[in-house]
Amino acid sequence: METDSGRMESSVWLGNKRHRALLSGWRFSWTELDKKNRDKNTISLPVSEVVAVMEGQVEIQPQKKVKDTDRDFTLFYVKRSNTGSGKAPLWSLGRSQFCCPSRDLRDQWVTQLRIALKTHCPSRPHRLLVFINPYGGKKKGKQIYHSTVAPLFELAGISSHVVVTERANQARDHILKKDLTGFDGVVCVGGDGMFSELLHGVIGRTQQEAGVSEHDPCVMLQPCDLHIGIIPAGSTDCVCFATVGVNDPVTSALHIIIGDSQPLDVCSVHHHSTLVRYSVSLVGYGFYGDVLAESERRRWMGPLRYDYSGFLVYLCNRSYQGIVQYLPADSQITSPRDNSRCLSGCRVCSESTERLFPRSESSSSLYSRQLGQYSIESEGEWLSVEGRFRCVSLTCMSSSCPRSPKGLSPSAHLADGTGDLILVRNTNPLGFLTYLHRHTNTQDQFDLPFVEVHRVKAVRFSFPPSEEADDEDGPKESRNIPAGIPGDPEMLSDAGDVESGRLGSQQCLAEKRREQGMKEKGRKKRDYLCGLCSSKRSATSVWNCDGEILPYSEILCRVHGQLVHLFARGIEEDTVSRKYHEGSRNCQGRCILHN
Ligand SMILES: CCCCCCCCCCCCC/C=C/[C@@H](O)[C@H](COP(=O)(O)O)NC(=O)CCCCCCCCCCCCCCC
Ligand SMILES: Nc1ncnc2c1ncn2[C@@H]1O[C@H](COP(=O)(O)OP(=O)(O)O)[C@@H](O)[C@H]1O
Ligand SMILES: [Ca+2]
Repeated sequence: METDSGRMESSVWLGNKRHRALLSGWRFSWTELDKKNRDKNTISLPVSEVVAVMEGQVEIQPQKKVKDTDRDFTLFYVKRSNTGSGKAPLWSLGRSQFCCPSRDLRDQWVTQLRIALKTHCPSRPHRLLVFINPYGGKKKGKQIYHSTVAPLFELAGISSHVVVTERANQARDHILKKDLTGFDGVVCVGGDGMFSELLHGVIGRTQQEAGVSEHDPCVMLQPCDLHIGIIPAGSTDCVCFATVGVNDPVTSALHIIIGDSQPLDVCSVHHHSTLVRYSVSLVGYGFYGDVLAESERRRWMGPLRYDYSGFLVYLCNRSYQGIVQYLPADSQITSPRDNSRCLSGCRVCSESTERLFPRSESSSSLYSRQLGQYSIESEGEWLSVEGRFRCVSLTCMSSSCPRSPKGLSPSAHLADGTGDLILVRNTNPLGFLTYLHRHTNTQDQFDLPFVEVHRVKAVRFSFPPSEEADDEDGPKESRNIPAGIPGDPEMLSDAGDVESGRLGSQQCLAEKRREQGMKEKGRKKRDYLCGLCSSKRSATSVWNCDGEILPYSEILCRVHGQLVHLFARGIEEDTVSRKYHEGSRNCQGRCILHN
């Protein structure tokens, strides 16, 4: 046995096999002795991924059992498992039971490992405020928390105050108004809507305390210290999926426990000088707005409501007139079409931190920005695009979700201070279907003639001053009547009046009746589809802001770099299977974690 500050080494037993255990700085490893190829039998993990060190033989699954033996200690840690090609690994709770030659040595191991945890993991949460939405997703929030997450928090020594919500916005209001002293973070068990409540609470509270007005689109918002954790139990789970790579409650609970920290860009949406909402994933007009409006009254369907509504809205075949102005980000740094991916430890995001929060910036210059001397107008030249759009989407991150594993903008970054603006101009139904379908495969959804994408810092949306000249559209109220169901000749032929003056009177009458019959049928189908869509016969769509319908159409969006922090670390590459074959020297302890 050997110990000095931060280093300890001794022989231990795992089952009936003798091992050499070594704690050296921020790594803990154990190697099976009496084996020829020792490298291949070393398990090594960073102390930061140790969940707990317990005296005795401890099990927590299927239920907690403690056998208080003198010479044993049990180590719980993060264990990765491969989920298939290209996907981020799932995390689960690894468990190894060590038997030491003496009680004294066992006590020393437990003490040294706990000291290492304190030294190397200073930002782990001790106390959390947890909000459960009992009605989110498949309504399993309470069950997921109590059976899966709470035992892990307890094992890690985290105490939590749990609030099961009884109404929408309860979590947001709690964070805005109640005493949060002693909490190291807030956690939601639910979907993107629940996350959005926490986001609004945390940002609002931070600005209140800093005396910053959220309504001013030019203000530098105060970055938020209180971390947000997401236990996925919703319908889309986009924020969780895009920041962790999987939507799995255990993986997310472990990220929270080890105190991971992922900065996140946030977009503020304003109408004139009023803050409307914040968004991290989708601010979308046209298709995504219509899908949301349509899906709201089908909440009873659960997560499937989006697919069903998506199908109906697709059939409605709508496009909308608008002017989109945007402030481009520096195209020298990155581009939405550079084929890069924002992964854990992303260099672009780390380098952005310095750009977003320059150390030289004194508090007085921040103050002058708050006084309004800072202007988005002075950040560069605004560009403008006008036309009819199937959809206009702005996303601060990739917005990947189980429905679309690469997301709305696969190369977007979580924390680079920019968003991606995607403009899908009006096109035929097949073209739009191709665009949508490419969200689900490896083909580039931006490589289509009617799609453009820009990396931006701000976006403005408005309507053209006069739309009279737009003949194709007809009067405002009757616009956006669906042109037809693709492949349905009746609907497609119904678009214009048939010229019948050239026909004989008999023929003409029969033809007219047939026409009228067809028109009637077409109208019925059309009315049925229009009736299904809530923004019935409207010339305008609505904005979908992370799953909430905005009450305004003309908006200004501004991206605030790294405004909040999540208990996450970005998407990890699936290195498990690859590194397994490279042996343990390169594997950093992640490849051969077996109990
Ligand atoms: C043909 C297949 C098309 C698949 C297209 C997938 C595009 C997916 C992009 C997803 C962006 C997600 C952005 C996140 C939004 C969430 O904040 C937000 C709230 O989530 P919550 O209820 O969990 O709280 N979610 C949403 O607003 C839902 C938007 C989802 C739209 C999905 C639309 C599915 C469309 C299916 C179209 C089918 C057309 C078929 C025609 C034959
Ligand atoms: N107790 C509750 N009753 C009704 N609505 C709630 C409650 N708690 C939260 N909500 C609201 O429900 C909406 C949807 O919740 P979310 O957890 O995102 O599920 P989903 O992903 O299925 O939409 C959120 O906008 C949230 O504000
Ligand atoms: Ca971004």
